[in-house]
Amino acid sequence: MKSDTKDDKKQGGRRKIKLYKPRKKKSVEEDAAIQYLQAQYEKINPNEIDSFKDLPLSQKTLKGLKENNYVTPTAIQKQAIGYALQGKDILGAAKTGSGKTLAFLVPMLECLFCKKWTRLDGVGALVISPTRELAYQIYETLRKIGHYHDFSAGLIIGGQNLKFERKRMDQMNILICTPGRLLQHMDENPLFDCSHLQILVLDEADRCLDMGFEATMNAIIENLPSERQTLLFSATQTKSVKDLVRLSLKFPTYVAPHEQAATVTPESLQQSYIVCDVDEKIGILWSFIRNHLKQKVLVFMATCKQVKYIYELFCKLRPGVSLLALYGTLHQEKREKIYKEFCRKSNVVLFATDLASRGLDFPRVNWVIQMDCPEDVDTYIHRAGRTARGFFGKGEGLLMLLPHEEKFVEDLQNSKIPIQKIAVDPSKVQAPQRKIEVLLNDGELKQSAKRAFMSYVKSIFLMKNKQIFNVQLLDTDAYARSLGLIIPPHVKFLKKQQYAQKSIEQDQDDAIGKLKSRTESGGDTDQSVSDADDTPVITPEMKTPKKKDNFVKFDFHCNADSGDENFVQTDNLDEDPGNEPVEPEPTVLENIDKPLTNAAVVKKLLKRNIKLNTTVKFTEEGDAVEDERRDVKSDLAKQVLNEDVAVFESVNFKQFLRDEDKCDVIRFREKVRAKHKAEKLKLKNKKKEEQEEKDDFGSQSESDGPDLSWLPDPDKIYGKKDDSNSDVASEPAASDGEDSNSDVGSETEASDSEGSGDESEIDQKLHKTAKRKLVEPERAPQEIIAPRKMRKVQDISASLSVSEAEALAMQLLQAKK
Ligand SMILES: Nc1ncnc2c1ncn2[C@@H]1O[C@H](COP(=O)(O)OP(=O)(O)OP(=O)(O)O)[C@@H](O)[C@H]1O
Repeated sequence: MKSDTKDDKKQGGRRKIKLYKPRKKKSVEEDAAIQYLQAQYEKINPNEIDSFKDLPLSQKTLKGLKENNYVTPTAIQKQAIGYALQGKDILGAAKTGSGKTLAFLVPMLECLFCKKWTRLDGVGALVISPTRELAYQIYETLRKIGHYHDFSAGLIIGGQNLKFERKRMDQMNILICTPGRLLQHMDENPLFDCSHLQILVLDEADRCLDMGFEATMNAIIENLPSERQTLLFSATQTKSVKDLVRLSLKFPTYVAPHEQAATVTPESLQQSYIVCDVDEKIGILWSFIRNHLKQKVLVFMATCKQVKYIYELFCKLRPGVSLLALYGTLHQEKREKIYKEFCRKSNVVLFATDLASRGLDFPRVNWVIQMDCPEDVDTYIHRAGRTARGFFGKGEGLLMLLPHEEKFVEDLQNSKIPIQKIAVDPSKVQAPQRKIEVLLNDGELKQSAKRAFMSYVKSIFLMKNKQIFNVQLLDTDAYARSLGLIIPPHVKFLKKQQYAQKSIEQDQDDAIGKLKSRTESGGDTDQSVSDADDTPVITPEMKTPKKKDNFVKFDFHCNADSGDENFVQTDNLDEDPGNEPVEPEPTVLENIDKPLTNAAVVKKLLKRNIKLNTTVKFTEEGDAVEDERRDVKSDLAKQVLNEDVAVFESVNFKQFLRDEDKCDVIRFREKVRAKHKAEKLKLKNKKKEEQEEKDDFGSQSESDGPDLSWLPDPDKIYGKKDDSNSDVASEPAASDGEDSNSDVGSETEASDSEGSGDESEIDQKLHKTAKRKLVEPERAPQEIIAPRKMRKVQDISASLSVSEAEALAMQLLQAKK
């Protein structure tokens, strides 16, 4: 058998060489052997078969079987292989772990062998499995027993490299696939061709054909040639005529060696169940694991999120044994790794969803625990069948049921499943409740717990069998607490359901009450109905649509986690005495079928005189202060706020909002302006005070200083500056980075104020006025004095005493003469 997966490539060149080995020409002996084998097919008698050798199988297949220690065929193998070799369509049903995989793989190999199938002939056999893990397992078994054949085989499952698969599709003789990925290749891959398909196998056929895969399978079947052999296998086989018609089976042979058996589950499987409250489950599971540390345990739960949470939680609690978790939302590589790890290890606990319930052949599993009641009997059989497999396999199954789920046991017993009730020794149960609560201080774990809670409640809510799965009987608060959640998460849909239920009950009570009162008032009921046209007995509030109205009311109040409101509302309803019908408000009745629009909400608020977005300020004396800016309103808003409700009918809301936006801008500007005025005033006062202080100090210092009036006037040299600019120019920090437009702004602001020089300066500081351009200095005439020379003179004169300076000036004048 040539296989083609990434794993094989990694394993080196040996297989690679074999893959491209030129096909041997079929020898004459081989032809003769095929003819001989085919002649034997008609003579097969299942009762006379003790070993595989007794079946007319090719040497290559027999060698492959022997090498893997398959000597004696199981009951399903004895029967199914014979009929399949004869070319019949088969509906195979046998207990879990009874060897159905070989029952279809052996005839499949023989079929292609007898037809001298080569690589050039393309896809000759197709095996479809509902899960990737099962497909992988079938592929591995095929590789083992088909080792001596020259066929190529491919594993086509989701989560793998599509490109890699795509290129090799035309070289494959046998494909093991999951429905989704197969259809993807059929749709997208031009190299995929199954027009010569000889044999189609559906493992776990009932699952492949059920609702979940219906559309995909229909599309696949449409693409397959109708001339083919079809084999369907499952422990819980479909007998639905519709399914058989879909697959266009031709007079299928029903092979069910265990049909007359006393039980539908393996004899070596010991099954028991316990009844406990929902909040006891985790404690029981924990204690079970702690008491079975040297065993291989598989625990099934209803949802991925539960599996994830319990795995995370138990890992943190450290039970003293390896823990694993397998569920659908895991990455494919992780799924593969976990699957292999669980197969390999012997003391380990695997938490899993129903992903692992069908077909998977985990070796030596000691215990299968079903922590949540399975959806139906078939699911129970497949889950429990993960233990006690093969000829000598032994195992035990434990089912945990809630008190109201105990009815499920009747279904099991009616389906020939021997299960007995056992009780848990309370002294051995140690619920790590306190530890769990402490661990949930970790925000992530808490979120995980919440998700687990929600997913479980939802799963119960969505179950079809309402006799067993009744979400109303589920103590959600206790369940939340057992997960470590002190405050139970708010389950919206549950509250809605309760609300609706109450409402229906109340309506019925209303109707009965009214009917009674009318009957008691002496009139014939029919008469009163016909007489009182305007007050009919069946009033609008009694009609079922009221339920709808309740939902609307509920939705309206339960926005954005306003959980308390919901509870309050629902609780109030609960408190309504059932015997006293509560008259609904007329406004509620009016809106029975109307959606609650924004306009309607506003109308209601206006009617009740509730003003939105209003704040009232009070003075220290307690008088309300009117904010004048609030007067700036668009005409439309004024009309609306004057409670002219009628306006709402004709309001163009877009226009309304645009007008309001404009008014908002005006209001904002005024606010800013007022703030600036206040700050200016403050600065002005401060400046005045400083000036007064300076004046006193300045007069003193001036008299002490040297008289430098003889020096040249700098204004004459640098040019005269505008008064208003002079101060600002000396403050470069305030002017950095602004453009000339800001000047205009500041000037406008200055003109708004009282117009004094001080004020303009304050204004400039306040607005950090833009850099002012220095007035271009009037160029000093060269003949008078050069600026550099002038600076030198100033420097020298500053360092001299008055008499020295006079002397120097005289010298200079004389030199000039
Ligand atoms: N003839 C045989 N001799 C010995 N062991 C066998 C034989 N046939 C099958 N087995 C072993 O029995 C185990 C169960 O086989 P298999 O997985 O095919 O069961 P199954 O009927 O498909 O189970 P399920 O219904 O759960 O899918 C496997 O470990 C397989 O190797």
